[in-house]
Amino acid sequence: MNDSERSLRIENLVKEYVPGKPVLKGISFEVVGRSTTAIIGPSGTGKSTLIRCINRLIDPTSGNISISGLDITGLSGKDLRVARRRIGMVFQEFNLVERLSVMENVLCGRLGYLPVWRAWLRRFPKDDIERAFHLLDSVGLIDFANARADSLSGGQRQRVGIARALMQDPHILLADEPTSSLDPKTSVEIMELLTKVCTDRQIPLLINIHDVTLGKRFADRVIGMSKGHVVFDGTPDALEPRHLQEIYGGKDWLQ
Ligand SMILES: Nc1ncnc2c1ncn2[C@@H]1O[C@H](COP(=O)(O)OP(=O)(O)OP(=O)(O)O)[C@@H](O)[C@H]1O
Repeated sequence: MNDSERSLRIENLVKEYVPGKPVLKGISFEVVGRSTTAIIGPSGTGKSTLIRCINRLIDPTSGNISISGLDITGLSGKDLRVARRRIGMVFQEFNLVERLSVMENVLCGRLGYLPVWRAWLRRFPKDDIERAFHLLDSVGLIDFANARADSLSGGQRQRVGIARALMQDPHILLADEPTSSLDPKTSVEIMELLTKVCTDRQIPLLINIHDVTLGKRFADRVIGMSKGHVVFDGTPDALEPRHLQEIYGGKDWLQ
């Protein structure tokens, strides 16, 4: 691996919410540079738990997570706050501040870089404001900079969510079901945008997705999880019905 490349490395990750009952049972994989990885698997198999361990919303029970060579597993306090800048996050329900403008929501992506008093007053440096305008342009929302977030459609909200994540200048982008709240056409547009912005910036993109067809269309790698294990890891073309049967169980639904 090239040292300057942006990457995520997960080694033997285990998460137990209840002691002795692991939800993640030793997950290992690495994503590097310009790549889009779709994570698929049935409900309850631990996909969101995996994403939440990576961005350290929850603490892993054991194993290691490194972002561009920095092991973030044991970090806390200021070190964790700084490390979190490396991890961009896009949510199913967008997680915007509804009463704030589009511009203010995008600038929120920069909060992790500001001293506490500036963050509290939301006093952003000029460079950040220029950068936010640039990002709004690149996600097609420049004309909506002053609109309130709650006046936007779902697709537009997700574009704001993507711009906000990019404001962090992340080393990786995580997306947890980013299209589940969107219609099929908007879902495709959002997947196109996500893959484009990450490819342009050479950021690995990791997407939890229930829509296997959509995942296969945009990802260059698919990781299939079942019962807390990785049971498939390969290209979309290599994902055959027998793999889907192993991941999701049963077979009648495949007809
Ligand atoms: N905070 C929690 N405390 C206890 N158990 C939890 C917690 N969060 C999730 N779980 C359990 O962990 C397992 C995996 O949940 P998770 O949400 O990671 O699955 P998922 O694959 O993302 O599902 P979905 O596709 O439906 O979002 C489930 O059995 C769930 O009930």
